[in-house]
Amino acid sequence: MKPAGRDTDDGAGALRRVAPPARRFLARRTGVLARLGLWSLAETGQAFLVGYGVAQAVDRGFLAGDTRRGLLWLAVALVAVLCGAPVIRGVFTQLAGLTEPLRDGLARRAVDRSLARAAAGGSAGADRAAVSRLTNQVEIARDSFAGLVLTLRSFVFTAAGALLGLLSLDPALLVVVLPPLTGGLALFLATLRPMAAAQRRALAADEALGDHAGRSRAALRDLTAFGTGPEAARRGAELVDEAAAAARALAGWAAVRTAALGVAGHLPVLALLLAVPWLRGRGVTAGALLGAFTFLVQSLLPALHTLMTALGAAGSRLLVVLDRVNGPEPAGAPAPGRRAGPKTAPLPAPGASDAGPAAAVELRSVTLSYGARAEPVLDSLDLCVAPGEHLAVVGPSGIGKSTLTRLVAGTLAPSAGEVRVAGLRVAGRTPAELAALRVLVPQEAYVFSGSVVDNLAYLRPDADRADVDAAVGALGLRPLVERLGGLDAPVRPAELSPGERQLLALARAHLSAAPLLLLDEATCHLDPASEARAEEALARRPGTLLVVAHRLSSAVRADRVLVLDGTEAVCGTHQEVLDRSPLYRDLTGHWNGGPARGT
Ligand SMILES: Nc1ncnc2c1ncn2[C@@H]1O[C@H](COP(=O)(O)OP(=O)(O)OP(=O)(O)O)[C@@H](O)[C@H]1O
Repeated sequence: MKPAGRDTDDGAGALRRVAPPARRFLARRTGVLARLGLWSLAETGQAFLVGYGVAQAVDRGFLAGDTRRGLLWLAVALVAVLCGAPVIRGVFTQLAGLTEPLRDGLARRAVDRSLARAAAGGSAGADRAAVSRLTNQVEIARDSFAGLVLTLRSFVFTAAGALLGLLSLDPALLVVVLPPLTGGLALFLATLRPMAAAQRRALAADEALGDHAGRSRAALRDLTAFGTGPEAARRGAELVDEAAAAARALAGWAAVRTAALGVAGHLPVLALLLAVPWLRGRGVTAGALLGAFTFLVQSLLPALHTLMTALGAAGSRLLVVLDRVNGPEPAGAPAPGRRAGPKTAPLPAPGASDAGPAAAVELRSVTLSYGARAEPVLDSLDLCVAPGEHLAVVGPSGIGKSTLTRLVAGTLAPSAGEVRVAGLRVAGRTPAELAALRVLVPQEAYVFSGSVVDNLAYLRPDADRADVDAAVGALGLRPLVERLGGLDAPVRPAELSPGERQLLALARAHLSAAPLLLLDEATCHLDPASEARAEEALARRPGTLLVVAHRLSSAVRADRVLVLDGTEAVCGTHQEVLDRSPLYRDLTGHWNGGPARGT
């Protein structure tokens, strides 16, 4: 899977986007922040007293032979530790004043966006899944934010107390402790950006996989009708691979971050141990050394460890989720207020990077085998269909006619060669992009429970009544629509004949805005007169028509005929292929129920 551009940028881009709303959010809550700061100040005092109390207990008490004073200082340190519980309680009370408004705001925005998408024409099922994913991500954002505020604040105030304590004991202690501490921290900070990018990629891969599974479930009937189940499975497997690769990349950065954590968390203690002789030489007392170790082991390093863990995991997660929930609509999403069809996307502009010659359909040396060792169904096939042309594809059963339509429709990828529609490569296009390029009508027409107009306007939801009415008239559908009770009457697919279902599907294709129609024996249940009327109406429609023909009349009506004959193919007007293709002569003879003849 190729993630969208927005999903591939690094954490700096997300940080830039998230920073302004974050600043506004915090600026509106200065009161809560001030109260949180006051409670946190108590942590500074607590951190200071724990190490300082131990140092004084040793130097002024036990080593000076004054056990009572030593115990008194130890009691001071103990009280400082015990004070931690009410302090944390006060901090949590204030924390709710930050996290709950954040959760409410994000949830509101997530639901607004999903509603806007639904109003813009997305399918209800997909939107329910999107709301569920987004609200789940909002909960992640709230928990991550709470953890981050808690640990960031704790680190800043505890570190201030511990560093103040080290300074008060002896400034030389800072000289030993600060370099490994800041070095480890810097190393850790350097991993944050790639970590955020990996997190973003993992989330995008997860969503793409979820979307694909949801879409495939919804389109199960189409997949079965077109035989594109294996294609969908292959795409699913690609997405699973991408999700696995993204998770591996994320795990790789988590390992680097853990290594940085080890350096920052353990090197200061080691440096202090190694520097003991130098410090003793400078007159640092045993009590000061013990106090320094207490500051490191009891306060500074646990706070640093928690901060790094929280920043590394919750921080990058928060950044990514905030950016996704809060940022603009991802590329490709319908703009609010614009009604988009269920599977359509804007046609890429001609002249885009992969635009080629403007043939309606172009096959360049296309080969298709259904298996690695299978004989190719199509072998190095070249074909060029001009815009507005009407092409009939004929050939014996099992020769590859449906395969050809699926290749052109982009639901099947060629083993070799290239397929272009309207000058654009079809390979790698999303279903929405393909839907904007072509409509494929299979033999088994897809009609769903809904109103007649829902069925007809399915591929062009913005069609007005006049458009729908024109399609109904062109396809000779009026008697059927009247029998059903009008355009707003409900359709019960099981109560329609196969021919009636085909007429509805053909009228739907007529109404669509796609420039190419592919009919794969889509008129096989119609009588010859209805078939002629339908094909002529579809040929008159602006755009190109490619029909897999099953009657001679259908081939004769076309501008050109493509005869598939094993790995051979002959293309020309009806008369030309009659002259050049023995197979076509046989087929027309068979269709006519007698010897072949020209028209
Ligand atoms: N998904 C698939 N996996 C393996 N083989 C397939 C698959 N789909 C089609 N084939 C084989 O490819 C060949 C061409 O099939 P295709 O359906 O394209 O022929 P066709 O000309 O449309 O036939 P018909 O006129 O009977 O519909 C056939 O031998 C068919 O069995």
